[in-house]
Amino acid sequence: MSKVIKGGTIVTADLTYEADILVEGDKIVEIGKNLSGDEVLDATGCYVMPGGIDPHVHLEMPFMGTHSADGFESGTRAGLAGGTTMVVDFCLPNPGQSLLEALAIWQQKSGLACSDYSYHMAITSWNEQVFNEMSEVVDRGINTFKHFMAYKGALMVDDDEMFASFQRCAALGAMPLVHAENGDVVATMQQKLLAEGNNGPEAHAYSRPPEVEGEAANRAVMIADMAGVPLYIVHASCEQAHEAIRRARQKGMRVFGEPLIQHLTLDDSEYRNPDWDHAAQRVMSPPFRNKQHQDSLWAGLQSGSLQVVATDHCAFTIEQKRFGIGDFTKIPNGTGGLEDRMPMLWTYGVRTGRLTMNEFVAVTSTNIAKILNMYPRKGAILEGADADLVVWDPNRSKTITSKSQQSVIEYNVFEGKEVVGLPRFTLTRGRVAIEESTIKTEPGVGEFIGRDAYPAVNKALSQWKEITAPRKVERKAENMPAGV
Ligand SMILES: NC(=O)NCCC(=O)O
Ligand SMILES: [Zn+2]
Repeated sequence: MSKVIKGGTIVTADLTYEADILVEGDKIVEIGKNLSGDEVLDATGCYVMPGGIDPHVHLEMPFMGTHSADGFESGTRAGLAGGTTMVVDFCLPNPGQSLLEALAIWQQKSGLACSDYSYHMAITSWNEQVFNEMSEVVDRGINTFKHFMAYKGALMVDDDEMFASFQRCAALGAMPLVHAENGDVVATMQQKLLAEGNNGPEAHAYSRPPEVEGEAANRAVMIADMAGVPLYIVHASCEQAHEAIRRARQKGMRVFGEPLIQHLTLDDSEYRNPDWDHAAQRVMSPPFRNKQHQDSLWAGLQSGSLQVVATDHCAFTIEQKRFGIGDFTKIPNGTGGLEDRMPMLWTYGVRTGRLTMNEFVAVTSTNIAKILNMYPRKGAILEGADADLVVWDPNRSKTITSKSQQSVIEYNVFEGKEVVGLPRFTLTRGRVAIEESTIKTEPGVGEFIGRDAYPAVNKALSQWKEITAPRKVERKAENMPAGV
């Protein structure tokens, strides 16, 4: 049974044009005028865009003595409701655990996914087994490895471990990701603040100022450069991290930066809210920043020095957040955002003139599909691509509220925000998953998307590193100091 999406304006990262799209099974098979199919989806007055890809989510993540509350079913349903047709989660081995054992656990967890998904693999410790298993992980379609420079005593890896892992990534044609915050400084700041009686959620932000992030971002850039590997910095939240990325790129380094929709639209005043729950619900790392930092992130998206907008969706219930009453370091870090990423970015980006529609598509879908080496299967409107599509109605509006959200938690960090621009239809590999406010998703239809190693950027970088590698100068005896 075929479907035709009719009467809309196609918007890709490069082009805006009028055409219909014919979908057969799970693929786009034709793009053109006056197409017909068994079923017609009316896109009149809408923009038809590649489905969103969120490259940074934590579904059912074991973290800080608990698990994030949304699993693959509610998490991917939330994504689809907001126009996101694929998520990339983090497979997270316990320090010392086999990567392959952790992968088997994640494969189980993702069984009820409503949309396609992929994984990054986290490197939470370093030993010979991890070194060896990284190659098998790459063979199984995971070409990205995440490193936490924060969370000392839990997930954090040290510089020597990171350098070893980055070198291994270079050899395997994979790319390292980093959570860039100086974990040693954060841990000391946390203890100091607690000792001074600063135990509320606002102290979370004081313990992780922008300098702590900027230093770590610069350090990661240097280590990636030494290892000869591209680098992706997740949740870049401030000018200091952006500056590190911008400067590296100006020097020709292959460094990518990802701000979150939360950091673009919510600021640090949230932590000074007199309501403890309100402030604690917004505790995430890095924390929200002030307006100057937000302006820097928007400028990065506009100028191309930042490439991707993600969510780091890692949702905890009110009860879980209250683990930290009396000690902010015990508040589970993370917020939701999957359902709201695209409507919020459209409202605060496209509708304000900060982003063009084509830039919106680039930063929500196409850029990350290219960076993660799954373009044009994902992130494109082309014949042969997966029919992951969103029919975007620029006039549909709603007020965000937890009462009608797909996430299982009881609050929403964007509560009360009015968004204009929402999906009319969301298609995941040809299936209509969302029709206006009606959810038609089916748990379990999502598939794992494997991603090959050696994307073009890795090939180019390893070629350059080979040409510029240190080479011994063979000197004749007559050119050596006498008597040596
Ligand atoms: N970001 C956050 O606070 N929680 C999720 C884990 C991480 O990415 O740091
Ligand atoms: Zn992180």
